[in-house]
Amino acid sequence: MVTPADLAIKDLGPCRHPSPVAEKLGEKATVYVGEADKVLFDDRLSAVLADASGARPPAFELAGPRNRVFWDPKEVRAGIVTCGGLCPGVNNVIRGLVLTMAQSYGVPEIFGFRYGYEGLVARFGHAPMRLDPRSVEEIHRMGGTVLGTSRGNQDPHQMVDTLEALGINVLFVVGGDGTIRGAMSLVRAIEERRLSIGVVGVPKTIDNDIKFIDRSFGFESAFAAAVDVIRSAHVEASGAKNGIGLVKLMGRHSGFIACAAALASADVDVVLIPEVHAELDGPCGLLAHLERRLARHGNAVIVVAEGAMQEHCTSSAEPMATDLSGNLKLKDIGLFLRDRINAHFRARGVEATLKYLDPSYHIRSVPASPSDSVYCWNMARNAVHAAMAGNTEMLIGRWHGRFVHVPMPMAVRMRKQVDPTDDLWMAVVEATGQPLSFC
Ligand SMILES: Nc1ncnc2c1ncn2[C@@H]1O[C@H](COP(=O)(O)OP(=O)(O)O)[C@@H](O)[C@H]1O
Ligand SMILES: O=P(O)(O)OC[C@H]1O[C@](O)(COP(=O)(O)O)[C@@H](O)[C@@H]1O
Repeated sequence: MVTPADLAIKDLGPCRHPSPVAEKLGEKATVYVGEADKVLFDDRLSAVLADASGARPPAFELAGPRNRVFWDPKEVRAGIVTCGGLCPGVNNVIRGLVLTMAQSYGVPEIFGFRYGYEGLVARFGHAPMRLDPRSVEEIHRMGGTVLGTSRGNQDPHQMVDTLEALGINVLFVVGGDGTIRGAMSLVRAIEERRLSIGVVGVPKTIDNDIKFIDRSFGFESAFAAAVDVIRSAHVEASGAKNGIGLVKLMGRHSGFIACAAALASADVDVVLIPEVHAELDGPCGLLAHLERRLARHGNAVIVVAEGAMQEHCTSSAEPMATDLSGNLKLKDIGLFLRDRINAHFRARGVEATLKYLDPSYHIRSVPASPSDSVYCWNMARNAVHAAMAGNTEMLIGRWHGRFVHVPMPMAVRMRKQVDPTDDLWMAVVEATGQPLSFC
């Protein structure tokens, strides 16, 4: 349950210095900063948190530069760490953080911690990288993260030891819900030692599944790459008698990539996502639907999100393995479907040709698209403005088109998923001609 304390944006203290950004922007800054100091009250937010009894009226502070900053930029030693799975645009975010800190505020020292939270634990021996405008100049042209990343929980006290030893007072964490939870435990350890270290997040999720982020950075670049693969699946399916193209895309718990890629390609006949239950057998099941589709059109393209239909390939007796971060290791739904579909048509004496494409790592390793690049820049610069103003335990969100400050506990309170009764799923159903569900 969210308490009023959870919703409060923690301040490390009163602002102490005039902001160099506000000074530079002069007249315009007065208007812009004035707006940024407003608090966004939003009925839609109240609706999302309707069950959080006892919470004060939910509010998001708008992101942006502040008239006065908490930190004297000359005294800031900043750190950046990137954690969890890769995502297009992480390098753009690193570059944006470094450039805004160095050029807009004149922060002299910026460290990049290597390989996720491991880089904050001395025993791993990953020396931090020095970052400056020159060293990050070209990195946005590459996919991945120049800092490296990792999974695996680390002891928050050992991480704070490193921050203290290096004199870091502002840490930026770029990562998903696991990373944000890790950052929250880091904040607890910082508080226990009564240190003044701000921790600000830039949310990263290729699955687009973090709440209070309309669209996560890299998501669009990733689904654009998926569209190319779907096109290949369509060509393969069209070139064979009873051709079936089966594409597996990322999406552990949320099927946003599968839905967006299917809609963008317009070549998809069936989309399977974790949020919508699907039966294989029976007159309303997937296999019967496929048979009807082949009889009418001679080919079909199926896009399946990796977390879909897990109940079909997982036995309840078998314990699920987890990765280093505690995420469940899913069964390969793509291979399972490939084998079941082939077996089905073989048993019926129908000649069908199925081609299976699994582009998962390909789509997340591409560089950010132009639109994601703009978005990453705005995420990064707003994160720096938030950090310089003395905020901590918050991340930059995007709520109904506005960049806002989201307290970390709120961001991890629930996962964003496709709502099967909402417009996105309706659009998919209309575009593919599939039923609302296969059951
Ligand atoms: N509850 C948690 N407490 C502390 N650290 C966590 C927690 N959950 C995840 N982490 C750490 O955060 C990092 C990234 O988490 P992970 O789940 O792998 O990716 P993501 O941030 O993309 O969700 C990993 O090092 C992981 O061990
Ligand atoms: O194989 P890895 O590196 O564990 O990562 C793969 C997984 O990470 C995810 O992309 C989720 O990561 P995000 O935190 O970026 O949403 C899953 O969809 C995918 O299965």
